[in-house]
Order: sequence, then structure tokens, then C-alpha cells
Amino acid sequence: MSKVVLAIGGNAIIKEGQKGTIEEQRENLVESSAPVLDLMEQGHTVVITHGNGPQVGNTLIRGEMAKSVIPEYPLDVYGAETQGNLGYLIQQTFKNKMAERNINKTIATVVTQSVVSKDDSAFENPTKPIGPFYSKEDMEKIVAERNLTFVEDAGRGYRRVVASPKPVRIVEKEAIETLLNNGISVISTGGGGIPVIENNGKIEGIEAVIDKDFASALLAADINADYLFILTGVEQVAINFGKPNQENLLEMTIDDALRYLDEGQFPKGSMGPKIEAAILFLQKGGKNVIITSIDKLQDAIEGKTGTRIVM
Ligand SMILES: Nc1ncnc2c1ncn2[C@@H]1O[C@H](COP(=O)(O)OP(=O)(O)O)[C@@H](O)[C@H]1O
Ligand SMILES: NC(=O)OP(=O)(O)O
Repeated sequence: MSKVVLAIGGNAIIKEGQKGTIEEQRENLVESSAPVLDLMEQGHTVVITHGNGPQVGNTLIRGEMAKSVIPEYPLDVYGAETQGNLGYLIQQTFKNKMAERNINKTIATVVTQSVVSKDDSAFENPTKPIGPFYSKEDMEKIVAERNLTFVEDAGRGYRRVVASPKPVRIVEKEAIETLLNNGISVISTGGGGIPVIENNGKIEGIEAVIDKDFASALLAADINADYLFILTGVEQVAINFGKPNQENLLEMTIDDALRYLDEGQFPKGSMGPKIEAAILFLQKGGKNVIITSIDKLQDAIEGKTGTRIVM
């Protein structure tokens, strides 16, 4: 049986147009659980990683709005909060659904740190969209008052951006492997892992939000996963996305992917990092990497849909 890493987008847990209540997130996770449980039932070893873009942005706003009453925390600590919060929601929702289906397995969350380089140029050039989507008008009001950077995010509105350095090492890799080797399903590397740097032999947090697709690719390669699934809001990657001549792709070579990236087919804040993460996994020796939506997981594993990136 295969070892499968499933990277679930933060935007699948808080969907477009939703406010992000706990009820909404639980409901979205219930919906997401069935295809994952199918894989567990088939005997695959499952690692769930997840995004936190909407959630960490919301937590940041909560901290900023409450700062006259209670201390603000740095962004890495807010990232840790989202790992706990989402890990809890995922493990509880999935465990309840597993009980309904008599799947007798343990599922547990690992608070995960990802080492980044303090010299990463991303610290000078924020690109990671987090938090809610704003209209142009609302975004301009915020920018007039505060020195924040926003980008237009894949036609869905404007979002605040923060630094997103590349992960270079997953600190808790051995703990994750030990759990998997003992039959425990793992939720880890949430939000790409809590960003930390190495300083004189010690690790310490740094303010950023890591792209969960890069961190998932790194983890998947490190634990020799057979499959990396990057699960998002679309069934397939497309060229000319959203245009009348949109063409969905079942397979794409690395060369094609690099050419399309150059042409701007895959935006930096949304599909771009997923394609780059898929390439990273293959370059690190990974074999199967597929981008699809969670409801199409089974069809994608059978090669019927999704977009498979190949050497
Ligand atoms: N070329 C493309 N093909 C398919 N989807 C695209 C493309 N370009 C942009 N997108 C958009 O990017 C989204 C995925 O990015 P995002 O929502 O940020 O990811 P996540 O699911 O990790 O939160 C898709 O749901 C789609 O709306
Ligand atoms: N951290 C991260 O990549 O989150 P999203 O997938 O929600 O953008």
C-alpha cells in the first residue's frame, strides 16, 4: 500500500464568500473527510497537511484589533495557533467520521516547525496572500491608513500579503515518520509549518507564512511518499484559466510547466506555488504528484482526472 501526502488548501476549509465561522470550517471538513477516509480504508498510509492563509490572516486581525486590551503576538505564534486550531478541527471531525465507518485508527496532529533561511529574499518581497478578500475600494481605505501591501488574488479580490520564505527543513520529520511507522495517521506541517530560523545552533521563530505546498512537497520527499496530492478549489490545472479558451490539463511535463509559468499562466499567489511545489517534489526524487480537488481524489489516483506533473 502507498504512503500518501494530502495537502489541503486553506481556501477549502474556509470557502470563498464564507466568513470562516467554526461551524463553516467543520462542515467543510466533514465534506473533505470522505475521500480521505476511503484511502485509509483501502490501507494507504495518510499524512494530511493543510493551508492556513485565510485563518492566519484572521488571527492576525484579531490580535491587531485587541491590542489595546491584550498583547499582540508575532506572526509565527499566530501560525502555531492555526496549527492547533485546525489540527483540532481536522482530527476531531475525521475521528468522528472514522468511528461511523468503523475505521479503527488513531489520527494525531504534530505541531511542526519549518526551518527557513534568514537571508531568504522573500523577507524583502512579501507575496503570500492571507486573511479575507477585500474589494478594491475597501483595500484602498486600509492602505490610506496603514503601511500594508495587498495583491489581487486570482480574480477573487484583494488580500494582504506577508513574507513567504522557502522551507528548507522540517524539524519534526522524525516524529512524523515514527507515528506513521506505528500506524497513526498524521496531520502535520499546517500552514507550511511554523517559520523558524537557525541561530547559533538554536531555532527561533520568525515572522512569515510559509507556502504549505512547498512545505508539503519537502515533507513528502523527506518521508519518501509515493504520492503527493495538492488539493485545491479546481479539479484540474488549466491554461488560459477563466477565459473562453480555457484548456484543462490531465498531464504536464516539467518543461511545459516551466514554460507556462514564464507565460504567467499560473499566478504567484495561487496556482504558481502549487506548480513549483510539484516540480520540487519530482526533482527531489518523488514519483507521483497530482493537483486536483478533494472530491476527485479517487478518480485522480486512478488517472481519470486531476493534473499529473511528470518529468
Ligand atoms: N491556471 C490555473 N488553473 C487552475 N486554477 C487556477 C489557475 N490560476 C489560478 N487558479 C486559481 O487558483 C486557485 C488555487 O489557489 P488557492 O485558492 O490560493 O489555493 P489553496 O487551495 O491552497 O487555498 C484555484 O482554485 C483557482 O481558482
Ligand atoms: N500557508 C498556506 O500556504 O496557506 P494556504 O494554502 O491557505 O494559502
